[in-house]
Amino acid sequence: MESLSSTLLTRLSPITNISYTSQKPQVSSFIVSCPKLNLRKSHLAAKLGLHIIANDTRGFKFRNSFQEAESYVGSKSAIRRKRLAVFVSGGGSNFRSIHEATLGDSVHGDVVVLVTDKPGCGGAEYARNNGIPVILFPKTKSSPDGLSADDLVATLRNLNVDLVLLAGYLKLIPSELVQAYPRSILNIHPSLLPAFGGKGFYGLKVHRSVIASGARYSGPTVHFVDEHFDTGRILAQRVVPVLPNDTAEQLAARVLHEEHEVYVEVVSALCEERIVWREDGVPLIRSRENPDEYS
Ligand SMILES: Nc1nc2c(c(=O)[nH]1)N[C@@H](CN(C=O)c1ccc(C(=O)N[C@@H](CCC(=O)O)C(=O)O)cc1)CN2
Ligand SMILES: NCC(=O)N[C@@H]1O[C@H](COP(=O)([O-])[O-])[C@@H](O)[C@H]1O
Repeated sequence: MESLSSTLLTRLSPITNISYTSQKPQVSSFIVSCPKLNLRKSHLAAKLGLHIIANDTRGFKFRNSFQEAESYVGSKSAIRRKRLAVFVSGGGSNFRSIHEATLGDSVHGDVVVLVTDKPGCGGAEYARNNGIPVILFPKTKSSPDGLSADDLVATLRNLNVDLVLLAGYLKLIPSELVQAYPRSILNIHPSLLPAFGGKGFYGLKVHRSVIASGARYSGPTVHFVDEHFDTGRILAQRVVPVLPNDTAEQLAARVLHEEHEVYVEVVSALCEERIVWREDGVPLIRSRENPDEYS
């Protein structure tokens, strides 16, 4: 505890002074500078047993366990690896790039299950070839072996899934799942939301609409998932040009290249618990290299 607090004080001084109001070796918290954010300092400080002596205008971030706090200031090794469920309906190139990142060092998590509505799709085949269990969802007349929403939630819980990643999954995620995994389900969409999103906007249909609109820029959006198609909070975007003679396939390939990079970056941040929720509900990503920077 002592080494942690001295590390933190060294890091923070002279921005903010903190002191512990009681000796609680199992609970620790700390303050970091957080430019332009307006988080509820007093509420969180009280909850965590922290007393803020001198308030800084720049806000703060906290962790609610000693282990997590240590990992924040030091290495990510103290953060538990996250257990990921990936949902796909198609070729699964985003799934593949995320899976490969988990096998390397760039994502602090493991894909423990693949969920699909199309058991013959490329993503499901890749999962089977890599020893990842495949679950069919939803249950329909044509897929009677599929799980119901309640059974899906129970199965993901039994597998201790922490995070759900939609990667080209084309069915609506039911409210049972959205509510069971608050702030823990991500989707990647191939346009700059809120433009060209919603029901009917998927795959090449999105790119055709972008080209027909005359938009000069497009790019993928990673967003949290709520009960509706493509309306959840935006977490990250990348921009690519729409060229004068683009076909939908050419634009799709340019956007997909960015998807593979941005989705891995975002999943990496989520697994390392580097998402901060601004007071107005907008999620931000804290930079690993410079914890004072957010995007
Ligand atoms: N609750 C949510 N579920 C899903 C979301 C979401 O944001 N919230 N995102 C989608 C993915 N998506 C775009 O990102 C998307 C996928 C599919 C459709 C669509 O119109 N689908 C057709 C069926 C297509 C098919 O089965 O071949 C339809 O529902 O009629 C729109 C947006 C994943 N789920
Ligand atoms: N609205 C959802 C949607 O259109 N998703 C898109 O489907 C493709 C899946 O490719 P992948 O199977 O190769 O990852 C991706 O471009 C993804 O953004």
